[in-house]
Amino acid sequence: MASATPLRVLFPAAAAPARPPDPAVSSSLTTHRTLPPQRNHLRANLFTSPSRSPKARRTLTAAAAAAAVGGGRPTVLVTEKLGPAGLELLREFANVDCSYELTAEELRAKVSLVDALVVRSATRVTREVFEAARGRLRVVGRAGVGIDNVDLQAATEAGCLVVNAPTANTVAAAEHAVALLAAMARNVAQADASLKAGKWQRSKFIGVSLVGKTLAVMGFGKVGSEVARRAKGLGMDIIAHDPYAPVDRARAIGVDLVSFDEAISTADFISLHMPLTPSTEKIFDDETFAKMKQGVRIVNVARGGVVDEDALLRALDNGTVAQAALDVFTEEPPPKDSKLVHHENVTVTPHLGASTTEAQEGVAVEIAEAVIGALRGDLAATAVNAPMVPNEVLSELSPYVILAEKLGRLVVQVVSGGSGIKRVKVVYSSARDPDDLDTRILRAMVIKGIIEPISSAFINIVNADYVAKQRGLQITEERIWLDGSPEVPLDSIQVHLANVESKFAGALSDAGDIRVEGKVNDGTPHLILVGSFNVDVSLEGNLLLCCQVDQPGIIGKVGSILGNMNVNVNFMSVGRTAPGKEAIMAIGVDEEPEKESPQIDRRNTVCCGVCLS
Ligand SMILES: NC(=O)c1ccc[n+]([C@@H]2O[C@H](COP(=O)([O-])OP(=O)(O)OC[C@H]3O[C@@H](n4cnc5c(N)ncnc54)[C@H](O)[C@@H]3O)[C@@H](O)[C@H]2O)c1
Ligand SMILES: O=C(O)[C@H](O)COP(=O)(O)O
Repeated sequence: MASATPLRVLFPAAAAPARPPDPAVSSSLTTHRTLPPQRNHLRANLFTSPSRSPKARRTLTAAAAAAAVGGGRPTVLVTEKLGPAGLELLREFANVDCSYELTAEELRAKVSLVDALVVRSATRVTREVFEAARGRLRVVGRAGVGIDNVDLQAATEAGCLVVNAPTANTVAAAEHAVALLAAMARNVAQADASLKAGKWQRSKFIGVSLVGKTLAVMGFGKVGSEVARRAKGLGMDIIAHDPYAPVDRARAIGVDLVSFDEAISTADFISLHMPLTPSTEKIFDDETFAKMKQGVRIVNVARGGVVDEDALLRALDNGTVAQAALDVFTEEPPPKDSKLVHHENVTVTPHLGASTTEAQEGVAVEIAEAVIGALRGDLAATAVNAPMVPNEVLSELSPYVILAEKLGRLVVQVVSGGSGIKRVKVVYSSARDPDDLDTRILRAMVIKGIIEPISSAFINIVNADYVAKQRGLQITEERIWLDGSPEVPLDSIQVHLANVESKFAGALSDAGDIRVEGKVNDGTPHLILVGSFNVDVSLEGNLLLCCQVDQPGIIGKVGSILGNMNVNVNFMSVGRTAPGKEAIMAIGVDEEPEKESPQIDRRNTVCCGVCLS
């Protein structure tokens, strides 16, 4: 098994490395600026926040930015009330700016000064906010479940991690749904208001019973399933609709999963628990209300936007919907003169689903821990726009993560010609069952390794796939199943570039692709194949690749040329097709040779050298 060191991925400990200018993929790469052979550096950069503005990047590396705002500590902006325990945790780690009820303009002005932003449902974290952050904002923490107020696409493009607190308010939301269900059925709110207005209207507020009635739970996730459990205890029959919920989980608590139409047409009560997404927006419209049982009662503690509120009003007015209980609204707060809010058959609460002391404490701690973890560089388990990879998987993959980036960096440096890189194939050789090998991070790191040296983009695990797509890079992955120990996650990683020319003839495989392969030996990344040549050389530090015709004296010749340049060779590996035929040398060097130096013999004995980091 690989080392159990947790993989730190987000917050660079040091300033980001100087970027080369933005050459075309095909530009000459005879020698390449090397980066220090620092593993931590690579780890830190796995999740380094990108910036669209090179200037912002130069001036706002994490360490520099944190230092600029106070003693090297990051700064967290909290824009909505957060439980004290969570704030306390944040304050132990960061400077915390609690600024509530900011206008959009005020938020944009503040966001470029902070490393993390913590919000609830009222703060709209739009594309403009990410743009205004100019690359500094690394994490948005949503203290709650719904992330419909955060522009996830813009966050991803900006390489900003979004984390939420998905579990701590589940029970509170479920309890609120049940409270609204019962209150609606028994007219509690209306009767309360009437009595307080000096009236005694017992016959007006005759309710309906819950026992024996059918409740359709729309969205059988965390809250939906807890509502189902509780409603069962009230003697209701529960059906649920959720296209993605496992049937077994529903069955285990005695709930049948049914189609959308069956759910809405058979239920006496309907409780909404799906997220607001483009596909659920206004899913309850005139057409769906028309399919419901006459006199149905509806509870919504999910999101106002899943209901077409005008259509609901019409359905209430024409009696299709007898009553509704709403905690959430399309616009929050809803307009003061909202007909829906003032409808006599509607019970409303101002988005209180998560508002219990217990839930708010839990959510605050959950989000504080997620944000701190992300700022420290841990991949958050509650990441919304990045692969959620459990810590043990990350630990185990950590040396391969470094290998993947190194191979990406290496392969791009042997490209030449004007066509640019279009197709990348990553091949994983492993004895593991494919389902037990999560390669998303590895793919992201290959992309990072390929794109960063040839562009001004900063790639991290959040935006790797997005940036690759933007640049027209087609990434495919393949597995080679090996008969070995599944204890070791991977035997090797190959990176192939198709349809490109190489300035290093030795890097071309028989199929004409540029191909490199590496593996992890004793925790360090090693290059084991270049083109068709087997080599074995560490990928830590600088690497010089030379193509030659196998003949006596070459190794000594190269060694002495490097010696004359004061470049120390730390090891060397020669791969050849056959004695006296083509060969390559992979040479680990302590210093970076002068730019043109690897072109050491023009009579084609050593035809080309490529210096890599
Ligand atoms: N009112 C509040 O204060 C409050 C509190 C907590 C959660 N919420 C909201 O409740 C909703 C559910 O939260 P959760 O924690 O249970 O989330 P969840 O992700 O655990 O569950 C959502 C479920 O909806 C399902 N779903 C997705 N699309 C669907 C569709 N078209 N039809 C039916 N089901 C669909 C998903 O498969 C998932 O099982 C979210 O919108 C969340 O924002 C509101
Ligand atoms: O999605 C959620 O978690 C709830 O809607 C709670 O939102 P809030 O944090 O604004 O109360």
